Amino acid sequence: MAQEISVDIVQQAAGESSAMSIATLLLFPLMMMLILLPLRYFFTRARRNSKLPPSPPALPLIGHGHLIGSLPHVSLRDLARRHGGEDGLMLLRLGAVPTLVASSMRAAREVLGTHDRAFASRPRNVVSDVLLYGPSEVVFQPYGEGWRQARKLVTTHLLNTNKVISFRGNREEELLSKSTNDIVCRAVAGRSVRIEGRDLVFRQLIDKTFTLLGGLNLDSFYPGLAKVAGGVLMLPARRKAEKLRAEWSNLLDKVINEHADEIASAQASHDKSVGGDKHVESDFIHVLLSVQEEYGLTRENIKAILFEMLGAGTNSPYLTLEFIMAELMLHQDVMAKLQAEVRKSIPKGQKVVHEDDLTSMIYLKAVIKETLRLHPPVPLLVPRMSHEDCEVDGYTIQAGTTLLVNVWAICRDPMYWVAPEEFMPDRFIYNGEIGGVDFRGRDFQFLPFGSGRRMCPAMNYSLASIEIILANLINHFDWEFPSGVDAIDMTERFQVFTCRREKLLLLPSLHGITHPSEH
Ligand code: HEM
Repeated sequence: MAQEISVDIVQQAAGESSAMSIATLLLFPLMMMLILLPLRYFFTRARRNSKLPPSPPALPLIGHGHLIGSLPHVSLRDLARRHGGEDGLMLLRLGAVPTLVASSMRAAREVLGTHDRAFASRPRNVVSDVLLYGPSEVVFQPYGEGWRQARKLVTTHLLNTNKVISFRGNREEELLSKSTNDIVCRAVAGRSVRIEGRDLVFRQLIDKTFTLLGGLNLDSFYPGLAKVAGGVLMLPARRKAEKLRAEWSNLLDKVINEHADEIASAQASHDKSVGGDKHVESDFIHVLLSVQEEYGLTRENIKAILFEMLGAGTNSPYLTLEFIMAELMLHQDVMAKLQAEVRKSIPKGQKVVHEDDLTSMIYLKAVIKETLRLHPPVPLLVPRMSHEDCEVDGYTIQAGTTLLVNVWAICRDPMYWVAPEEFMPDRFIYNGEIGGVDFRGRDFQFLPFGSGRRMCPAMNYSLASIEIILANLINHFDWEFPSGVDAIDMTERFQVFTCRREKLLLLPSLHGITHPSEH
């Protein structure tokens, strides 16, 4: 990581004009001061205040950055075991940024329960500021009125329970095409996402966005240095983000304009249903346009929110489904039990599993729960930031500290789980019902959706999508490895989300139809 950070700085600097190199040279002493001052502050404070959480030994300038490998949740779990306190808290310095790591149920309860308000902000960086116009959406916005309004908007108009039910038609219709991407796109932007191959363009833009957001940027580690000379060192990252934002903007403008035209022509023909809840084709963009005045939304605010719903919305459910299928292939006994449950739960002759059929699929829910325990797609949650000083479990945590909660480590901790590395969906079944530890934010040993004020607002929405897609994949098809493949590599890759390093390739055959080679 140390190497990667320095390479990144060098690459960014090298990408700039020679004028920038001279500026960099002239500003070098100032930069050093900016780096050293926070360090001095950090160390004097540490000496003065014996109540800081424990830390491993640090290096000058990079702090503990060199101790974090390509899978940060794994490195942080190992570091916490060796250097963290018994309470599960550890303080690191990543570059110049103090970072509190919570790796136990008790620590998670402290920071996300007791001190949820103090840690309700998010650290900022140039890339997300540029891409998300401010930021002016939900995930990256600092704690405050702007965030509150944006969150209210998406929870009231896209992700609440009634909406989850009303988008059910979309889910059932889309589920046998390209699944999660289409389900979210369809709920957000209606059928217009399909025109002119836009769904593919959306998918490519989402991939590019996560590559950029997941990159190592100078300002995430040296915020002071990144501000020097008007942020000249951040210019390359800023330009990349602006280019990508222009691509998004181009596409989103077209889609928004089409929706605005639909509303205008519906109004002209006195069809009040477009943009209202009753119209079958009403989607989130119609709704956003109809509440634009009420929430004081600019065109940029609308684009930032759409961008986020399409980006955040497609990745986690899709990654979860991929991990579920991988675990099922590795555990054929679980696959067989799930197939039996799904196939017996739908009326004879019915081809597609409908949402009503899901109620009795207890084992299906347990399989999803167990996969989220072993493979939480956001293993360290989205980083939080304290916006005021606070006392956590007797330690003093200063305002501006980044918080990482290692839910991946907590979900595999033998203190809270029997045989934690085993894939055992039955651990969540009690007397034939789904039960036990839950992931709704109150059981701090199981937080794939986070907890507290900044908890994922799309939990019900995501579960509804995952359940219906999984049930249909299992009902319709029998699954096999492609010829020559007899194992699955479960190695992970981290890039904002945890995903599988290797794409999962499986062969589906229609259930009930014998393969020609078997005749
Ligand atoms: C399996 C699916 C998903 C998982 C596991 C997941 C997980 C998470 C996690 C861990 C957080 C951070 C919580 C925290 O800081 O405490 C989060 C935040 C968020 N998620 Fe999800 N998510 C999923 C699906 C979705 C979908 C489908 C959407 C949108 C359509 C979405 C929208 C958001 C938003 C807007 C936030 C930011 C909330 C805030 O900062 O106030 N998520 N999610």
